[in-house]
Amino acid sequence: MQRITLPRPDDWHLHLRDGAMLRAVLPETARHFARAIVMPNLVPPVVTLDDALAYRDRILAALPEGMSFQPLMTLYLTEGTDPADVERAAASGLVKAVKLYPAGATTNSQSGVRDLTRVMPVLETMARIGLPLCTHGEVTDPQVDIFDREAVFIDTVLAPLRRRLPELRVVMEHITTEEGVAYAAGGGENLAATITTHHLIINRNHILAGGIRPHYYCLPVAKREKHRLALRRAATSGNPRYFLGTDSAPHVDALKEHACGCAGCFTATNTLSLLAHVFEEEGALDRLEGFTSRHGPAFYRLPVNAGTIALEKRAEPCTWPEKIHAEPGPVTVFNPGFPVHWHVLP
Ligand SMILES: NC(=O)N[C@@H](CC(=O)O)C(=O)O
Ligand SMILES: [Zn+2]
Ligand SMILES: [Zn+2]
Repeated sequence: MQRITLPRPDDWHLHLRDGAMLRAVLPETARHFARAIVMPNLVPPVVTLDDALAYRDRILAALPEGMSFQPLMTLYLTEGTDPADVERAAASGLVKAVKLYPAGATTNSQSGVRDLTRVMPVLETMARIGLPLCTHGEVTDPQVDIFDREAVFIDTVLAPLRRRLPELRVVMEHITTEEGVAYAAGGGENLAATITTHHLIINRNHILAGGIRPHYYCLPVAKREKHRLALRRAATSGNPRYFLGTDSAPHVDALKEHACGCAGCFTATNTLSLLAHVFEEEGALDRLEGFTSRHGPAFYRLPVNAGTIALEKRAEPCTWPEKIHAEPGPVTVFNPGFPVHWHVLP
C-alpha cells in the first residue's frame, strides 16, 4: 500500500457562487483545501472592497460547523473600478487579487473590461503595491477561432501589457495550451499560471467525439492532445511558475444539459484523488506537493499551510456521488472516465 502526505493544499482559482449553491459546494472544497482564491463573477459581480467583505462573510457563514476554510477574496475589474478602493482592499489583507475578465469571454463576464486603456490607473496601482492580476486569458473577437483565443490573448493583450507594466504581478488563470505553458515559463518572477485538474485529463475529443458531452465543456475549452500533454509536463515539472487552480465551477445540470449549455466543470469533490492519479502516471508523485501546496503560497507571498492531508492508494477504486444535490438543482461531479485508486484519508 502506498501513501503520500501533503501540506494541506490550496485552490488558487475557485467558483463558490452564492446562497444555496454556495452552501452545497463549499464543503466539497473545505473538506480538502485550507484556502482558495474565490472568483468574483457573481451576479452582480464582486467589484468593491465592501462587496468582497460582504461576500466573505456569506462564505464564512455557509461553512458547516467543525470545518475550517479561509476564503482569499478577489475583486472583479470593471472599467469603473476605483484605484483607491483597490488599494484599500489590498491593505485590508483580505483581498488577494483583482480579476480581469475580457467582457463576454466567459460566465458572467458582461461587466468585464472592453478597453484595457481604461483600467490602466488601476493596473498601475496594483503594480506599485504588488497586488496580483488574475486573467481569464482569452480574446473575445468573434473572428478568432475559439481554439486560438488563448494564444491570441497572450500575443495581443498580455505580452503588450506586461511590456508596458513589467512590475505588474500576473496569474494566467487556467492555461490550456502549449503557448500558455511556454509564455508562463519565460515570464520571470512576476508571472505564474494556474492549471486545472480537468485540463490535465481531457482533450477536445472528450467533449465532441462520439456525442457531445456538456459536462466536459468549460472555458477555456479543452484543446487538442498535444496541449494536454504540455500541461501535464508543466504541472509535473516542479517549476514553481505553475500551481493548482481547479476552476471548479458548479452549474446545475439543467443549464449544462441545454441547447446553449453553460461552461464549467465541477471538480472540487474529486480533484485531489485525480491529481494523485495524474502525477503517478507521470512518475512525479514527489512533485505533487509543490503543485498543490507550495508554489501557490510562494507566488501569493503567504505561508504554506501548517496541517497535512494524506492519500492512500488502494486496490478498490474511489467512489464519489455522481451529483451534488444543491437546492437549485443537481450538479454533476466531473467524471474522469477511468478508475482512480488514490483515496483521501479523513
Ligand atoms: N471556467 C468556466 O468554464 N466557467 C467559469 C468561469 C471561468 O472561469 O471562466 C464559471 O464561472 O462557470
Ligand atoms: Zn475563466
Ligand atoms: Zn473560473
